[in-house]
Amino acid sequence: MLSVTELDFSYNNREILNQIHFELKPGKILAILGPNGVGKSTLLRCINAIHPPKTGTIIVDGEEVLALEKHEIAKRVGYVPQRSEAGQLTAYDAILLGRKPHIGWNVGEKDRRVVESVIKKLGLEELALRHINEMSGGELQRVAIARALVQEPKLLLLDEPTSSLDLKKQLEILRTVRQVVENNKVSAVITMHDLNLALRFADNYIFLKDGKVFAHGGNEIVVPETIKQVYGVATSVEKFNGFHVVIPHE
Ligand SMILES: Nc1ncnc2c1ncn2[C@@H]1O[C@H](COP(=O)(O)OP(=O)(O)OP(=O)(O)O)[C@@H](O)[C@H]1O
Repeated sequence: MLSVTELDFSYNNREILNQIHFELKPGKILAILGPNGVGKSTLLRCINAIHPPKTGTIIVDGEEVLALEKHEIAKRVGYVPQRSEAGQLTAYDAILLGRKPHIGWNVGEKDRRVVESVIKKLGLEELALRHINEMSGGELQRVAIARALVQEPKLLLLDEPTSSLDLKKQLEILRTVRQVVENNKVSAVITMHDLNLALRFADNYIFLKDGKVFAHGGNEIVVPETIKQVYGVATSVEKFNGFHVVIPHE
């Protein structure tokens, strides 16, 4: 579904990403982990060609993303940035805009059905007719995720999707993403700081360090040695109630 090979990216000659290489199967969630400023958000922006990489290939569902027109990318890739812009729109209209790559401006029955089903799934009914420029950070974050889901993409890119959410909504949003990923056999790449949320919801992990993939794999790579080398923090990783949890020693 997603394959990234030999991806290099620099901002004005400052190298950020160096030979990034990974694959992700349909129905799976990949968590991109690593310290502040390492290049996690930049990697997401490279994958959907907002920042075309200097070298490398990105294949989504058999197509080379860098060769596609913008609206063709939007049909395949749903991207939720860390901060989204809030205009004078209702949440309903903002979410409906996610259908634009499929329909132009002729909104049809199916589009409204998809929007209403996602609003229901994310529990946004009460927010639907409120203006997004009057919303809290967490409300806005949920609307932005809804907008990406109605795009019905093959690949979801979520940049710290739970950073403004309370504990309950963090779990709800990630559970919904999990459901969508499994039921629709799409893939999701999610940048995260919370290792415990990552361990609960992701299937695969990439730790970035100094612009490179330091470790890539399943649960077996989320271990104290890796965490120490990537974040400089001593931890234990224990199993509790069926989930692995990371406990810092400091
Ligand atoms: N538009 C830009 N122009 C120049 N440098 C940038 C730009 N955007 C980000 N950077 C720099 O590139 C590096 C990687 O940034 P990025 O936002 O990808 O990191 P991150 O791992 O997502 O960080 P965080 O965890 O803090 O969100 C940082 O040093 C950042 O200051």
